[in-house]
Amino acid sequence: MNDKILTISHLMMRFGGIRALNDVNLDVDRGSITALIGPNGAGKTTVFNCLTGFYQASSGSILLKTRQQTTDIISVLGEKFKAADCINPQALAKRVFYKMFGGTHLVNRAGLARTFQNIRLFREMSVVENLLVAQHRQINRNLLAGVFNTSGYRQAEERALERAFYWLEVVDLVDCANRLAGEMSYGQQRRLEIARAMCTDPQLICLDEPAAGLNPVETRTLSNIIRFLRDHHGVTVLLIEHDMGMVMDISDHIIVLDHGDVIARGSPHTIQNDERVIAAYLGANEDEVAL
Ligand SMILES: Nc1ncnc2c1ncn2[C@@H]1O[C@H](COP(=O)(O)OP(=O)(O)OP(=O)(O)O)[C@@H](O)[C@H]1O
Repeated sequence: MNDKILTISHLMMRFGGIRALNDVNLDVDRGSITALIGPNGAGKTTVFNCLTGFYQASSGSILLKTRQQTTDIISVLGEKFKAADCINPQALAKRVFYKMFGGTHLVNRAGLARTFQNIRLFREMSVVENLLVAQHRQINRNLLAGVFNTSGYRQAEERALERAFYWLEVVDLVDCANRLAGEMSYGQQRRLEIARAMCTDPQLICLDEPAAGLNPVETRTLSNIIRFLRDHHGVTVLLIEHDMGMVMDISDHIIVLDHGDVIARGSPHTIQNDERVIAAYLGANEDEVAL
C-alpha cells in the first residue's frame, strides 16, 4: 500500500532535559489497522499527544492526508514564530492566522479523532448526550433557527440522534442510552469513547490502550468493533496497546518505539521475530506482556 493517511517526519518532543521523542519517522497506510507498541515510557502516548494537539512538538512535521486535502498538523495547531518569518510575510501571516484561529478543533475537522488512556467522558451526562455533544460541529447552531425551531434545525438534530444511535448499536450500548456515562462499567465506558470519537466522522481514529482493564471477552468484542470500523467504514485505526495477543491478532502493520526512537516496523510476524524488539521488551517491566 502506498497511500499514506499519516506521515510523521523527524518528530522531536523534549520535556526539559528528557527527550520523549527523538527524530521519530513513521507513516500509516490508509485503511489499515496499525499498532504503535513499545515498553512503558517509550513515547507512544507522546506521539498521540503531538498528533492531536495536546502537546506542541519541539520540531518535525506531521501531515494528515484526508478529504482530498493535506493538513500540516503542527502548523494548524499554531506553531511558534521563527526568525525567518521577518523576511517571509506569507509565512508570518499564516502563523499569525493559526495562532489566532488554530487549535485541536482543526485537527478533528481534518478527520482525526482519538480516545484516551484514562477515559475522559462527561460522566454526569447520559450516554446519548455524550454522543450529541461530540457532534456540535454538525448540529445547526444558528440561534434564530433554534428559537424558531426551523425544519432545518429539527432535521440536523434528528440526523445527530440517528448517528448517535447508529454508533450505540455498533458498540452494543443502545440499552444504556439514557444511563449516566459515569455509572457504566469500565468496558462499556471504553466502547462509548469509541462511539463518541466515531460520531465526529473521522477518517483516522487513534485509540490509546483501548483494551486496558478489559476481560478477554470484552477484548474480543473490542477487536471486532475495531475491525468493523476498518471494514465497513474505511476508517484507518492507529492503536497503542499493551495486549500483545490483541495487537498480533488485529494489526496489519506494527511500529515499535523504544526510548523515543522507532526501532522496528513490519507485519506481526516480522515484529515477533525481530531481535531488537525482543531485547526492548526483555528489558521492560515484568508486567509487560511477552511477544
Ligand atoms: N507532560 C510531560 N512532562 C514531562 N515528561 C513527560 C510528559 N509526558 C511524557 N513525559 C515523558 O516522556 C516519556 C514518554 O512518555 P509516554 O507517556 O509517551 O510513554 P508511553 O510509551 O506512552 O508509556 P506507557 O506505555 O507507560 O503509557 C516518559 O519518559 C515520560 O516520563
